[in-house]
Amino acid sequence: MSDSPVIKTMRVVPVAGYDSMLLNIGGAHNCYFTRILVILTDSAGRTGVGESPCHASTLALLARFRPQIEGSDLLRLNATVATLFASDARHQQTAHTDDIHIPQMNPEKFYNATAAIEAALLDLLGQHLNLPVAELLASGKQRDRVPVLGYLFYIADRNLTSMDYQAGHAGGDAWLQLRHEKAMDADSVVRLAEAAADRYGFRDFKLKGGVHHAEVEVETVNALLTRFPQARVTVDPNASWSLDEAIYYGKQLAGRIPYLEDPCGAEQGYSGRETLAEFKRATGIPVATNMIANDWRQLQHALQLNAIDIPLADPHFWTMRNAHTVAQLCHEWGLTTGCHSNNHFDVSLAMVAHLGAAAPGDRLTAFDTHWIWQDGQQLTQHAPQIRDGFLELPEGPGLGITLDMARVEAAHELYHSLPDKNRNDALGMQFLIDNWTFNAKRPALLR
Ligand SMILES: O=C([O-])C(=O)C[C@H](O)[C@@H](O)C(=O)[O-]
Ligand SMILES: [Mg+2]
Repeated sequence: MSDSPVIKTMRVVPVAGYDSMLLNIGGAHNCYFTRILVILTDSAGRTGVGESPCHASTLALLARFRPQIEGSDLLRLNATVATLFASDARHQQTAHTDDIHIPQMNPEKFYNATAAIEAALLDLLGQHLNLPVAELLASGKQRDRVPVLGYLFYIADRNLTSMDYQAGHAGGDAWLQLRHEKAMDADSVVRLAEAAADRYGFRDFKLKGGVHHAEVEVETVNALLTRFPQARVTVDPNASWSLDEAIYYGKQLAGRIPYLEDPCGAEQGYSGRETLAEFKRATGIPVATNMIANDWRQLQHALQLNAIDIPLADPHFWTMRNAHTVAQLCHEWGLTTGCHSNNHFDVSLAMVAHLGAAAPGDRLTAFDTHWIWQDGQQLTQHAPQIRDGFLELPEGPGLGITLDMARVEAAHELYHSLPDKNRNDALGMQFLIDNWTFNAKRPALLR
């Protein structure tokens, strides 16, 4: 294709940043989190970027995909991404052979790798066409800002560990201080919410549950609702509640929360999709999930069972274009569009902004973002902003961001200095509870 820019180089840069001691069913967030940047350059001299969660297997996959990307025509983006998917399908068929040269293809890591490449290609294509990425997704740009929620966590006392958790800066913005301090009960989570609302204008909050007994987490939701009577507040226990518990506590919250996220999961021979369907029938509470509808086949089963209302299609799990297709299905089929998040840098924030900006219809629940915990650690020259409870679409073509290479190289150095590069929330947790290990059916503190 003679008039298409050609992808010249693909650089894969693992990066690290700092995090607070945030609790979830998996344990405590490490003092560091890691991500991957995929940085593409093209023959027109432009740079495109995408971000994904970091894992050694994802890095291995990206190294394997590099020859398929370098030398490809930018305008053949569809074919290039389809080739990556085809390599996945081929592997599925040959996985049973003894061909030890094909590394095991983990579907989640495959999507993470493909998502980062696709985002970087879209960034380049948008720059080439002088259009924002939101205009390249099938519905085109629908809005300039996307509602986002204040993602609240219980925070453990970092002083109980010998890990490198950062301290906040006293005397400045309350959020930048409190996000590093212990917050283990309803009152302190309400204070966190107040500080987040002051800084970002949130009207929606989600409490990360799966930490205390369900009763304590419901108490925290109630405290948030009392303090913010106009706000939409929910809790995500990551399926740690039994179906009976979910129904019991769900009935206490019914009518006051917009939805519950993964209140229960697989148990006693029933799948998570089945227990969520029963939960919905028993309580009438809409269900959001990022646990049981993360690919087309899972989504199909979840919808056939009428188990969910809000598939939280994370562009890092689906790719941006597939997540947008999920948003289209939500629009056409009477579901609600939402988006899951993990810790991330501001490249991911821009990806989420463009996805939300292109989601059709007005049944959109406030998108998740962990960015408020990372705010101040941007890798771009101007990070997208959250104001008045909305994530603003960055201006300019492509993703509308420009990497700050000095910051990227520093984050890359930090990554290389880390002893543990893959996510492992058990490490911090073992400072709180000796020999703590993960149990998918028990909140983290109940051992
Ligand atoms: O909505 C969710 O389930 C998440 O955000 C999963 C994450 O792993 C969350 O639990 C976290 O980052 O601690
Ligand atoms: Mg969740």
